This record gives sequence, C-alpha cells and structure tokens, in this order.
Amino acid sequence: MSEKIIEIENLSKLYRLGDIGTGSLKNDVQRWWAKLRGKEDPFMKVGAENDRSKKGQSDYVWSLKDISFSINKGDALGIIGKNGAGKSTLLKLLSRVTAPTQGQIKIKGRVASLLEVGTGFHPDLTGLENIFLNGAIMGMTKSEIKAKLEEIVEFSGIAAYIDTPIKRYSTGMRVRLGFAVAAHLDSEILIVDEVLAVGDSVFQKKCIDKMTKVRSEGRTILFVSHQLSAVKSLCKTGVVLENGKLRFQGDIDGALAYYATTNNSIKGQELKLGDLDRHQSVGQIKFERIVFENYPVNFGETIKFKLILQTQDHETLFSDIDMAVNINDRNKSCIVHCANKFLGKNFSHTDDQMEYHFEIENNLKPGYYYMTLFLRSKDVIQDWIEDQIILEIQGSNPYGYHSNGLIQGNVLPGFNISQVNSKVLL
Ligand SMILES: Nc1ncnc2c1ncn2[C@@H]1O[C@H](COP(=O)(O)OP(=O)(O)OP(=O)(O)O)[C@@H](O)[C@H]1O
Repeated sequence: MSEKIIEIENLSKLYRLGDIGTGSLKNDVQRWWAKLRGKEDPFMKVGAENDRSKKGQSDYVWSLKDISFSINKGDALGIIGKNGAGKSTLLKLLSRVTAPTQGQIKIKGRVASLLEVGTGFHPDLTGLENIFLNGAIMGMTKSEIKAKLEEIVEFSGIAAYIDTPIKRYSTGMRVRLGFAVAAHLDSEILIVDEVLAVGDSVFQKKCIDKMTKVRSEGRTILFVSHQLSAVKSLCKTGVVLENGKLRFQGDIDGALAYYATTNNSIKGQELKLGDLDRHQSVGQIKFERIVFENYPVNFGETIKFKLILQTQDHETLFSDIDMAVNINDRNKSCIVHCANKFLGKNFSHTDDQMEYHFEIENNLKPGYYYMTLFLRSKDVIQDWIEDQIILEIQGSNPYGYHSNGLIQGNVLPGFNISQVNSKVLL
C-alpha cells in the first residue's frame, strides 16, 4: 500500500476581507492579542457566506471549507480551480505560511515551496543570502546548501545579480530564483504555485522538465497552474476546488474532465466541445456542443441530450456514419454503449450542421461517469473525444452505501438516437 505523506482533515480557512477594525478600540486590542498568541479571531463569524458569485453579507470569506484528502508519497498532484477557488490558500496552509482556522494537516517530510512571488524571500538580502536563508529554514546545513549552490544559481539564470538585494529584482527574476531554490533544496515535498504565469516559454519548459525530474526521484509534488496542459503532463492525480470546497479528487484526467465540464461549461445544460482534446481524427465533421435536457441527470431519469455537429468541409457529403456514445465508469471501463449500428439506422451527414438526439435508459448509480463521443464516416474517424466529459448522476442511492454491484450500467441499455437537420442560421 502506498504511504501517505500528507493528510488533510476537515481543513478550513476563514479570511477577513480587508483589514477593517471591529469598531471599538477594546475589540481591536482583543483581536490583536489573539493574533499575537496564534489564536482565532474572537470576532470571527463562523458560518459566513462563501458564494463568491454573489455579494456576501459578511466581511468574512471561507477561503477553504472542510477539505479532507490525503496525498501519497511520490504523487504529483495538480490542484485545479477557477480564480479565488482556494488553491493558493491550500498551498499556503501546507507550507505553514498561514494557520488553519479549523481542521488539521499532517505532513511527513520537509516541504520546499514556491508560493506567491516574494513569499519566503527577504527583500533586503541578496539573492545569495536568500538561498542560504531558505535552506536554513528548511533545516539544511551551510555545507549542504553550498553543495547545491552552483546548480541553483545556474538554473535561475541570474548569476549576474546574485549579489544584488532581491528588492531590486524584477518579478520574473524573483520567480526564477524562487523556483530554483525550491526545486533544488533537499525536500520530500515540492509545492509550486503558478510558476508558469511569469517567465518566458524557455523558462516554463525548464521548470516542467525539472519538476518531471523531481517526480522521477520519488519526491512528492503539489502543483497549481492555470495551464492545464502543463498540469496534465506533470501530474498523475488531481483535485478540483470550487468556492473553497473540494469538488473532485482522482486521477488527473478525471480532475481535468470534471473541471472542463463544470468550468467550460455546462452553462445551463450545455457544454462546448470545441476546445477539448481529440484522439487521432480528421475533423471534417466535429462535435461542437452537447446539450442535456436536464443536468445533472437524476438517478433513474432517462439521459436525454443532443450532440450538435458542424461540418468543416461544406462540399462533401459524409455517409455511412458510425455515431457512438460511451458512458464509462471511473476506471474508464465502458458500461453503456449506444451506437446507431445497433439500431439498424443509417445516417448521412447532409448539412453544415446536424444534430443527433440521444435518449438512454438510466440505471447508473449516483456519481460521476466519463463520456466518450465517437464519429466515423466510411471508416475514416472524423472526431473522437475520449473520457473528457463528465456525466453526473445525482440523487440518493436507494440501496444506501452498500449498493456496489447492484446498480450498474448495461453495455446495451434501451436507447434511441435520431438525426435532425438544423440549418446554420448565420
Ligand atoms: N489574505 C487574505 N485576506 C483576505 N481574503 C483572502 C486572503 N487570501 C485569500 N483570500 C480570499 O480567499 C479566497 C481564495 O483565494 P485563493 O488566493 O486561495 O484562490 P486561488 O484559487 O489561488 O485563486 P487564483 O487562481 O486567482 O490565484 C478568495 O476569495 C480570496 O479573496
């Protein structure tokens, strides 16, 4: 069994928005005194609103709320979420830069982190002095740091400025040095927040390569980036945060698919498919959108959706269409397969834009599933989106927690597909 290196239990962090006084000097002094002793703010209103899409009533925001999960030794974990989801807060808590409001974190091993630009560096000290300061904070001896020094300076690419105080550095230079220090010092865990947002593409590639090497050495990585392709290439597992809550934990493909589905995304019931990764396909006809009649789909309710396809090549008629939709379980095993072949229906693509309407009997237990969309015309694969759309079946499970194996999908449930012409209106 894999060894757990980080365990996070019911972790919550409440922030005050802006540093406004409490309204009385006595209360302000009480708050200051509590802070000084590392205690909770006595005026904190626990239970404050957290929906960032609405203007809250309170001065407080739960930056993280009741997060529990664990990370195995050697894992490379991608932390994904929209702006303000709580990603940086989680990394700050794990790096002990700030303390949790509630819950606890157990870490076995030393942590090296590159957080927001500037955190961990003293502005008046030179680059070199800061390298020693960071190493010392991590419990390394002077000679241990010296042994790594050349590599760190070389990687950062700022050798000429190494004796200049950090406050004179540009943002890019600070990030370069910060990453070089975090990645090269001996630590069991490397935490990196948005290093790719700053720096040119050469430096970005260098960072990814270095993290891949760190991972291959068996060290654990926690990585936050809005560049999802970088997250995908580096990480094996992923978590998705949304408004301070943990929404998904699993393999990185699942996390990215969940994020794509919820973020891109299902505005109302609709998901645009244009930006999703494709499997080897020609792309003269492409899946453009999926529109559910109801999303999330309720337990037991027929899954109804339409796929809207757009032709890139307006002249050609695409005949002998093989259209298939799979619903796969969390292990990517197919549990529902619907294809026109099995209905004895022959489709031809006769117009710029065509719709295919699906109705699938639903005996899936509540949870998340992956959908695969496939389209072939005359043995040429036109479009193939594999396991990137998350299908959520919601509702309580009538068998309670012990239903595994009782409610499952059939490979061929009752289903129907019909083709509808819909002319482009433009
Ligand atoms: N020091 C702070 N004081 C007050 N509120 C804070 C503080 N730090 C974070 N927050 C709030 O906590 C929430 C989560 O912020 P956080 O920076 O962790 O999100 P994030 O997912 O890293 O976002 P981004 O992708 O934009 O960096 C936000 O609503 C933010 O305003």
